[in-house]
Amino acid sequence: MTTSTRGATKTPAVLVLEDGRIFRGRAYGAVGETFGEAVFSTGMTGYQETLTDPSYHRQVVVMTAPHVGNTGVNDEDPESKRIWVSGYVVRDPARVPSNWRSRRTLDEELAAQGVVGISGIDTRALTRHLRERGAMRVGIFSGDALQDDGALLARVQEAPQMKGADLSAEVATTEAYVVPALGEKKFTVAAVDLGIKGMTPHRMAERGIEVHVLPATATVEDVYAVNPDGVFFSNGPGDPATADHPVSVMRGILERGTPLFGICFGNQILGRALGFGTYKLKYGHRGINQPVQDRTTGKVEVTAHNHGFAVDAPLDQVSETPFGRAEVSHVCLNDNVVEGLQLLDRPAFSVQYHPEAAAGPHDAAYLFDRFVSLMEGQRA
Ligand SMILES: NC(=O)CC[C@H](N)C(=O)O
Repeated sequence: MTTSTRGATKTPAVLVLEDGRIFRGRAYGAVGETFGEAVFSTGMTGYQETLTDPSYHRQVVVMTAPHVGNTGVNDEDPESKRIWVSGYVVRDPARVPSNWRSRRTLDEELAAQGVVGISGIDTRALTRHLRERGAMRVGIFSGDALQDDGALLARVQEAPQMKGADLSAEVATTEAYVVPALGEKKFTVAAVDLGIKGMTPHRMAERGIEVHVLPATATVEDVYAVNPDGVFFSNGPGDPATADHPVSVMRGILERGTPLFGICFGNQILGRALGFGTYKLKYGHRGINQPVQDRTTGKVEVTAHNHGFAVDAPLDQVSETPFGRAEVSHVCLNDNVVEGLQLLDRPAFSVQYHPEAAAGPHDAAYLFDRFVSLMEGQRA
């Protein structure tokens, strides 16, 4: 028996970081072994959305909130068809989950989906370690996978790095599909799926947009085959420096001047399409309480983030790009990281964070309205 409806098992587990730091706890979810990049999320709620966000593919997520699983698992909140995190780290799993929508416990769900986790470790110490040393590779081992620490460390050090990882094709749809507009259809959008979250097409559908979700391999011709009023590039896992195909597709769209909106990976791709570089942040931004300023209005919004890379663009000047003038439209108030880009001569913009707000505060929902305005402007 590897799971328990009463929270953690008694099965010993160990978490091994690539720099040799080790935490001992108990198995949570599946028993076995897993590898990934250790990152921390500061979200106090929304663990189902976090677990099922395809952008977390190949990452082991450490929850800074000490109690996880309190509301169990429901069938409404997942952002995709499966859990994508490669491992899960919690301090104190709920012993008695309780919510009217709950169908299962979180440890049952993790075990059913084969996701190896660990509980009962000092997640505050682990988070501080990652904040000081930076995100790094990690392994979690339990059951038959337990060996001596040196052997486990060697295996962690052989695991693939996140820098240089090209992962969109591993998570994106292989077949195009349509999310119909809710109510009267006003616009058609081609959405390039690099790891899209379910709430994103939903937020567009709510605004009368019929969304044609296209595989990551879509070409400029595939995009225009749906006769779009606008084009969207989604969030997604991996290193944006590897995303050469979407960057070239986006350039084709910018050349035609079709309204364009990007979220997260989509923002990094717009950055690259304009000629800016991208770089890996020391430990990234993950959680639902990140302050961002919209420099076009001066307003500050509290926002949902999940990114480990960022765009390297000058904050206080307008840049000349192959597609006209561009500027940094949004900035993170914690660390001045670029959180949004906008073109001044073409109808295109993007943000590094998550206006679809799943989970998270809805402060940034206006960005979907901005996209609608661009499409209206193009028609006028
Ligand atoms: N949520 C995302 O789209 C993440 C983008 C990219 N993989 C990063 O880590 O920065």
